[in-house]
Amino acid sequence: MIKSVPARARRALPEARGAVKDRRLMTSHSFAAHGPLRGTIRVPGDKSISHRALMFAGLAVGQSRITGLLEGEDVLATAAAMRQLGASILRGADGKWTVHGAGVGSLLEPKTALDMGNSGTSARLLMGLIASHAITATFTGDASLSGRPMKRVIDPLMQMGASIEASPGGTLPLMLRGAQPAVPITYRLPVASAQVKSAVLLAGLNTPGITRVIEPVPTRDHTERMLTGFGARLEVGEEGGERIIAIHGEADLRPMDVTVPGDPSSAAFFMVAATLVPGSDLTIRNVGLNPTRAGLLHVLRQMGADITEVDARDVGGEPVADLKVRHAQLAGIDIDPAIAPSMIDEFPVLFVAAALASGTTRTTGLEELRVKESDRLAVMAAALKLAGARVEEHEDGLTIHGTGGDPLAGTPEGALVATRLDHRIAMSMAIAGLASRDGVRIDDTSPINTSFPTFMGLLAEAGQ
Ligand SMILES: O=C(O)C1=C[C@@H](OP(=O)(O)O)[C@@H](O)[C@H](O)C1
Ligand SMILES: C=C(OP(=O)(O)O)C(=O)O
Repeated sequence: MIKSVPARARRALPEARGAVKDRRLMTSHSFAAHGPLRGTIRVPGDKSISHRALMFAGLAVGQSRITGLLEGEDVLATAAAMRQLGASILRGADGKWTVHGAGVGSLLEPKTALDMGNSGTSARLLMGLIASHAITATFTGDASLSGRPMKRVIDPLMQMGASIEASPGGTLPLMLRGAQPAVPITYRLPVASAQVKSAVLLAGLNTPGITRVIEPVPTRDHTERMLTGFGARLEVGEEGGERIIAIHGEADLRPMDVTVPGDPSSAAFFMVAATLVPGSDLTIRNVGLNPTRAGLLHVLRQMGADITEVDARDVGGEPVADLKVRHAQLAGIDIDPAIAPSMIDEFPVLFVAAALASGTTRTTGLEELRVKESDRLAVMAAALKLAGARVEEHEDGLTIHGTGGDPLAGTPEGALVATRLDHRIAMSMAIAGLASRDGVRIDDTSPINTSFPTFMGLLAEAGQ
């Protein structure tokens, strides 16, 4: 895997390896049943769109403004990296962000390692961006990210000409030297991954000719939508049931103002909480409902949830609505694996919903969950069992026998749910706590800040 890596950059690597530390305060917290969730809340901006807004604005020459940016740790890691690459990024006192981009082809070589923290999206998309620039960058991350597979982006980026030296197993820390000019490729995605798709398309931005990605299974399409808005030439077609996305290289991006819709992956926790807790009637404002992200809404409705869309509208080129969620008794179902990419981050909280449903819920085709911030099949199976749920773990999914609406019972006194540096595990098990007899104690709430810093406040607000 090693191609000629400059000596200066090679020297940086062992040092970077030593820097993989987790400095968070670990704060345990107990979540217990409280009253119904009522009133109106607003979830923060979409994480996927926020990352892309900073990256694309950071490549556009001129001033872009971003409203509603998610100020979670993952997105802040992207902001810091884009600054290291030459973009000017400022947050105004009004909470709006102003970006002056460096220009496609003009990224600067970062002077220190790019610390991606816990964020797979930052790491994989930025690797793509840098792969077609004549600069070298070292990527580091926390213990969770340093265990996640990067070969899925290393392979296509090396085909395009980048040199990449990764840690054993194809993980971070890694060092990437971009190629300028890079070579355009046609790449069929071996896994359904918007991050891999986006990494190749972003590398294609500064590559002469046309770079194509073939997507057998559609994944979130924010990159395609937003790059078009920023002025890139991008064509999306279909052949034999596969999506083909073609990007014309050596693009000039023009600045634009972006309004980020609310994150459906964050709304998911409140959709499930209000469904599970009797007496709830909660409105979640401004939820992004891009069809490539709305799988959980369909699945919950199939299970019997009472969720209505109010005031459907368009925000920044994305469909958005307010969701009115009332308590309902759910029934277990077999979930079609074809819907998985459109709710890939929502499975942990769906498992909680299934644990309270009547009957059995079966999920399959979810191998990708094993390589997220944690192994979400194993970690959720263990966590739910600890909370008193009946769960069987399989290679590619979980089978969950629900309580029929009775609170989860059985958490041994003092038992701590291990969240494994995974924000979605922490928040899902917080929701399980609301539907439990004795409460659920999780070992660490700090990972929640990666994607949903206002989670605890909103939970308290909705429960009053
Ligand atoms: O492109 C993105 O913004 C994301 C894609 C998904 O990852 P994969 O591409 O690995 O499925 C998702 O899990 C992640 O939270 C965000
Ligand atoms: C998988 C996730 O994010 P990332 O891959 O960006 O770390 C997530 O937010 O659930």
